[in-house]
Amino acid sequence: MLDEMFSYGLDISMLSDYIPLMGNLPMDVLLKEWQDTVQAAKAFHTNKLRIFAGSLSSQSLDEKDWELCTERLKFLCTVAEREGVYTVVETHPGTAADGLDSTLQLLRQTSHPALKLNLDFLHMWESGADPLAAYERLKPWMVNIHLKNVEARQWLEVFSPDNIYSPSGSRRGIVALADGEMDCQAIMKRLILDPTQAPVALEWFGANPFQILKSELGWLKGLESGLKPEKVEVTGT
Ligand SMILES: O=C(O)c1ccc(O)c(O)c1
Repeated sequence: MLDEMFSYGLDISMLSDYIPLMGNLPMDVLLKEWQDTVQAAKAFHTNKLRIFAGSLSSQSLDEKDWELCTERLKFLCTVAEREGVYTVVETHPGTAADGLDSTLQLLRQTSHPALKLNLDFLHMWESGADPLAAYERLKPWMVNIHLKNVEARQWLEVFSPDNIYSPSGSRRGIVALADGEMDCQAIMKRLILDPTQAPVALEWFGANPFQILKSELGWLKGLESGLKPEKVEVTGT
């Protein structure tokens, strides 16, 4: 299957995992799970393995929790790095990386060269941070970007994992990039003009994904041609 996919010029830029970083799992069990996932990333020919930084908001962590979280993260980074794989933390509510300051604290306190960041602009905006200011500060760690939008702040809960993965979960509030409350146009304009190599992934949890992918690509190409008529080509990663 992978060979067929690669033959179409498609590749997998990042693998997502949900390792219970701050759970009660004994370290040897955590290590085995992580080693298996690192091998899965290699099997999919990607050097990026995305995780969440625990399941507690940064506000609820005391000094000891931060120490535990960053020490464990450092350990995972070291194990994955030996196999040439980056450990990529995603900005997400209800985790240690739930805002700009907390994400910077996590990155700096962990202080591992193989620790990288998946910047989810909507969740950063959700935290109250200015997405473009956050982008400038977090750029040195950023290896992947998630882009999605919401009709209005009141619907942000639609993206909570409990809802989004429930077969009967609501989809109220999920809209195309250009139609939401966060200014995706300003974000995309900055990304198009910036020489970042980080892939931008459209994170679509709603209906009709193929149709949406096509219309979103059309919107992105329109933005690009307005900014850099002859230079850039948008690809669908
Ligand atoms: O990767 C995920 O599982 C996931 C789920 C919900 C989100 O809002 C999100 O940003 C990522």
